[in-house]
Amino acid sequence: MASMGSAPFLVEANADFTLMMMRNLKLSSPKFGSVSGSSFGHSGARGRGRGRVNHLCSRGLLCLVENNKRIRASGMGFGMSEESEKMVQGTIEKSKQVLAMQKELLEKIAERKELVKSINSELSLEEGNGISDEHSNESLNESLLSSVENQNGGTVSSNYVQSNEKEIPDVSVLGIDRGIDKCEEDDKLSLAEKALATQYLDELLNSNRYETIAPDTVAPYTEPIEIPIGTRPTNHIIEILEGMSESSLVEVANEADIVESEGEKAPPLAGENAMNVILAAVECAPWSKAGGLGDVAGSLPKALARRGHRVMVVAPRYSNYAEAQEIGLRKQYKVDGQDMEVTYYHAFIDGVDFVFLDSPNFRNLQNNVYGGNRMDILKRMVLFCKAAAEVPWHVPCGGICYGDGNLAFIANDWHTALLPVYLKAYYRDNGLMKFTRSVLVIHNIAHQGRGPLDEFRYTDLPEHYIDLFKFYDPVGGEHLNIFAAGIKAADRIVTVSHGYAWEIKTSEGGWGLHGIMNENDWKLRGIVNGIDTKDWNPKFDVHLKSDGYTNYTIETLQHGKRQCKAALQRELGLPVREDVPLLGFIGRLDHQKGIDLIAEAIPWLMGQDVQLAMLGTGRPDLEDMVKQLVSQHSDKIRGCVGFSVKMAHRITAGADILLMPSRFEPCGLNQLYAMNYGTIPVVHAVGGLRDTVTPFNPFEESGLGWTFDCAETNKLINALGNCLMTFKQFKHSWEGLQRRGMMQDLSWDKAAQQYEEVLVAAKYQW
Ligand SMILES: Nc1ncnc2c1ncn2[C@@H]1O[C@H](COP(=O)(O)OP(=O)(O)O[C@H]2O[C@H](CO)[C@@H](O)[C@H](O)[C@H]2O)[C@@H](O)[C@H]1O
Repeated sequence: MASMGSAPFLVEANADFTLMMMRNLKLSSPKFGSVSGSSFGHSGARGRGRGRVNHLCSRGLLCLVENNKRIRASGMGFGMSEESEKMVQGTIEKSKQVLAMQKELLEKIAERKELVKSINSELSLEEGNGISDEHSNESLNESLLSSVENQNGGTVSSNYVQSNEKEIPDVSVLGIDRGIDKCEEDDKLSLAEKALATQYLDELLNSNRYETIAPDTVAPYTEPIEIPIGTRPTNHIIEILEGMSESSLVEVANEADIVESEGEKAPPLAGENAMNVILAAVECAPWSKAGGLGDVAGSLPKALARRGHRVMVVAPRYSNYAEAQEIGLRKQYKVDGQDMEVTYYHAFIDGVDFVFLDSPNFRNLQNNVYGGNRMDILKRMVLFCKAAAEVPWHVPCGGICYGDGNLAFIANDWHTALLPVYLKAYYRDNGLMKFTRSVLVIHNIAHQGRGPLDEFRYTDLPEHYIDLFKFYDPVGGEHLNIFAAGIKAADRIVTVSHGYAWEIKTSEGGWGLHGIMNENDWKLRGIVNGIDTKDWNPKFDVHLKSDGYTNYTIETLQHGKRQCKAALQRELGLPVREDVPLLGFIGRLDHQKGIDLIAEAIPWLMGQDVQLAMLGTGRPDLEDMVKQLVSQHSDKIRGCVGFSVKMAHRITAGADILLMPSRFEPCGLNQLYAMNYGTIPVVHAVGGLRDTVTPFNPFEESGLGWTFDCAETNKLINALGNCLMTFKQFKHSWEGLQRRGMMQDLSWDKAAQQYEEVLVAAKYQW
């Protein structure tokens, strides 16, 4: 470990001098204007360029001013010692190398852009000839699944391979005469076959969704510039080099976005607030997803990158991910006294570095991210957090590590709550990572990583840290609470709605941690989640391109939704009727989601002319309950017990109404997706549901859905009764509700700006 004494101070001053030299070289960036002049002040920087100059320095303005003082104080000024001159020369050489690399990178991107353009124009020519991309994908899709089907003696529902909507499959062929559709049938496939099919499908779908710029196809892997661990000055130089190339990096990010989302308005840039951000999560869609956390980890980082931050996601690698390339780096971390090796994979997608950590501990958990006993899970989380904390030192992204200055980690839920603790105990307490901050996001405070106190030894922390973890409550007695420790250690805390930020400070909503939340209220903020407006958009949705479904927009809503509804009814084997309200439920089968309230409302509901489609997996008793409901009311109810992203999208598009009677809901994403698809939510007004679903007001023709104020069956029935009446009798009001829902800006851009404010607040927190 390098000392933090006077030598580094000198080099730090040299780094600033290098910055000045670079300015003399009249660096210019087309995006941020030119940066010229030899002054240390701001006069040489114009317009947006000014923000970038500040950003070159790890702590922005503050640092620039501080370092000016230091240079004067150390007498460096314009006269340099021979040694200093050598160092500056060395730095300039390195910067030249980096610039050359960046140039090469940009050239390759330009080439790829040309390639994409020519492919697009070829495709549009082909479309003119009646051969669309969509169709070719579909037929590939079809033949792939047909082959899986054949290997299994036709056990896979034929409508999964159905692309011709005129061929309505026989219900018994679909296996839905029992009411339980193909999610269960899927289980009959062998694991290997499933993996093969999933891999092919993923590739197929991701080729539609992502412009992947894998590092080995863009720039050859280059040895990272050596960063002696813990030496701040070197990192400082790296930051300057990064700063020089940052405009190019932002351009790279924007290039990807341009290909992806033509016509979408870019959000304002972060300017001088631009930071290095690393989001660590144990789920990340589309590679791994058990619930909403996966969606957030897959999409919030892209929104931050669009604002000009350098953003990385670190997640475990549970299986082979086609997009990610191994980077040839291995590290070992101790878990329970054993050395565990971690291998690193990298992909650069939509302006974000995705770094996947591979270890035997993570493998084959693709569909069971939280699987195993408590000890298995704890050891996985310890390994993940230990390795994630050092990713900015070791993992070169585009050739250059993030470094630990101007850096903030975003940890998520209890699984990564050890990360803020490790940052403090391993590094900050030892004078390392002094400028690295952590933000902990609470997606669900009900899960806390509780265990007996003696499990503290697995965390590998100094003994006195046990106080952070030790927690007493009447339910658990004295125990180890990982979430509690993370909440105390993090520099800032975010939770996913304003309502939930309030609820977790109450004894009803804090699940025992309300006292700690109140004590840490000063650093808590509620930020409502956004949605990925490419994945969850009826205009682009890849799951609506076959089997009779169709993409639609607010302009084509009535026709498009009608078609999707008919396709869903057909797919599920329900009578195809436009006039019957089709209700949907999607979610983990858990006490939280209130599925039992729906079950209690079934006797009333079955007396109405309705259809109900349910999709969920979770507690075995609740899964059985769903199966039972389906078998009792097979003319009106269909259930899919399993996890199917495709089915989730199709229910969201095809249903008229989405039920979310959650007992508590930190934010909830399904109601946001529903509104974006013109599907009307009926929700318990709690947490994020209350924040996002304003109740329908028939007098003013305002509002977005129906809410009820207490998680009770009669309240649900009351709200749903009004909703059904409006659907049947007040078509104009119904269309108004749909249109208002679809017209909202539900994108991540607004939330990303608020996250940025939190990150900046953390940055200046000492
Ligand atoms: N069987 C199934 N098949 C396919 N897809 C399925 C599925 N069951 C659920 N999903 C999908 O998983 C996601 C669930 O999102 P929620 O916000 O409801 O999640 P969850 O309670 O897991 O997350 C927690 O974190 C999120 C993110 O912050 C908060 O919104 C939320 O309130 C909090 O409880 C949605 O994308 C949904 O479509």
